[in-house]
Amino acid sequence: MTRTYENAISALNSLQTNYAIVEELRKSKSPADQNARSLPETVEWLRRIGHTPSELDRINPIHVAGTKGKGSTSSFISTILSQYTKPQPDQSTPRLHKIGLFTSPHLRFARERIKIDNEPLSEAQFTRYFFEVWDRLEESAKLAGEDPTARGTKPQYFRYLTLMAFHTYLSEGVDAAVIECGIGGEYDCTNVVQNPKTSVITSLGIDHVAMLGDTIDQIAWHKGGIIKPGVRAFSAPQPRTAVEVLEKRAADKGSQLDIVSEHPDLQAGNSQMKLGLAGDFQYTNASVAVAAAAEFLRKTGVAQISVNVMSESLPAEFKKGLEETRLGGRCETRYEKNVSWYIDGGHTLESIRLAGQWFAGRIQADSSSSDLARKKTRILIFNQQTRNSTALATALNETLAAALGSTTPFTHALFCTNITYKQAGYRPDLVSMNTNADDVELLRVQKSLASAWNEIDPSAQTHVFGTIEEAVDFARDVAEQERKVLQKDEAPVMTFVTGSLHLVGGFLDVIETKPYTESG
Ligand SMILES: Nc1ncnc2c1ncn2[C@@H]1O[C@H](COP(=O)(O)OP(=O)(O)OP(=O)(O)O)[C@@H](O)[C@H]1O
Repeated sequence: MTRTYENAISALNSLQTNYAIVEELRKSKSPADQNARSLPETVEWLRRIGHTPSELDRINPIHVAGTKGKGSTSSFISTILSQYTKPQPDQSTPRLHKIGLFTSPHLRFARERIKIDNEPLSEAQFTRYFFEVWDRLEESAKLAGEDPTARGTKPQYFRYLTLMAFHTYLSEGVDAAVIECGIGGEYDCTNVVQNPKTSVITSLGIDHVAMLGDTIDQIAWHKGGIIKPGVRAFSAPQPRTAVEVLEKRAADKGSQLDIVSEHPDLQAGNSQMKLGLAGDFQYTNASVAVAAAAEFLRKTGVAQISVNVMSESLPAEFKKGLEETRLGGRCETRYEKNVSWYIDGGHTLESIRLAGQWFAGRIQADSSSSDLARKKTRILIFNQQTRNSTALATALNETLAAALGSTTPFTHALFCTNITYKQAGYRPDLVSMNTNADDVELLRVQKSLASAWNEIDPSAQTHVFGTIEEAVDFARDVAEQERKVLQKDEAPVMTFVTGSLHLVGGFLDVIETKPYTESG
């Protein structure tokens, strides 16, 4: 196989578990069996690529679990820490060298998952480390007398990327690595990390119930599994039962757990600071990030951060880091001639409500009271392929109705699959094999969403599309027509894109690859 980025992505995609296998596993094996095998298997994969769990101490991990806010909190921590990689006048202070940030899922490119100093690996770096891991696995299979190309001689997709991130960070001399869990914590393959500098639990909610259970205390138990003996842990505020479980998990390991309330400089709605990530909930994530980054810097001796950092004015580096943090697809706004796009990948009940509140706030901020009263053209682009999509769409409408006093916030509700393009299909980095192909082909989810939306808001026009590109084209056409009949200074048509990070990733790819051009 030629060593190109394209070939790395296609080899990586071959490690996705396809939908039929996922379904079979769900029926035949209990999650308990899979859970018990997860960490010993990961340690074995690590050995096969030439590393050991204790070697991971070198990258000084900060381990992050949670249901919501992992990616944002991790990005805040990483950007705060990167302030300490820059040369300082006082050379006596030890500085950090390189900051790793491992997150999932990606939006447009798989290489976004493995960042160094907040930049995705370049295609060349990704290709190099991808094939180094690949070759080591094949060598080791040969040594074990196995067929190196057989299925089972490579780990599945997420575990492969986790191993690759560890290998990359060790090879690159990363000395602070923020590692986000995939699912859960206790049995997540990232939990081969033995001695993190700190463990972080972001906001908990109900998600991944097949693996983690369907109550908040079961979920808290899994996430609390990243707390390590004697290592101080920080958690966002949680429901009482979840706090009890987390406190017990910490006590069992002899570790201190701090529940972090909002820092005085970071009070939602009342803060002088504009965070790099929009949405009131980001103040919660930012406060947890401050506590964790401070612990890391104290523990590694990189900087003398006050033990009272959570009640004192924030250090300048922290402020700068919080302001400079960037992460696409989370309450993000993009503008083009006729449309302003409001983009959020929320896909649980809690996060779709928060995303709805954010969008309602944007409507209120960007509209006059007469705009609010009359029915302005506003468009929703929505999909959620695997979870309870109707419940999410309903929660979104309820949230907007409560915030705006109108149950008809959109004139058009567009439901599309996560397939990127009409002709080219998925962008290769966005191929998904673990969705039901029949559902996608027959647009089952989208049709059912459209009929649910017809009940929720009979005044909206609903439309179903096979691809994201078609939904974007339609929204642009509606907006262009709208602008032709309105005065020039009329605000662009507000379009809200939400329900799934996969949808949002594909959407960003479409608007970047096919920027708006005025028709005829
Ligand atoms: N503290 C929070 N509370 C509730 N929802 C949040 C919070 N932080 C982020 N979200 C929502 O979750 C979405 C994903 O954010 P983020 O990537 O930070 O979380 P995550 O835990 O990494 O999510 P996932 O595992 O689903 O990728 C955001 O777009 C937002 O809608």
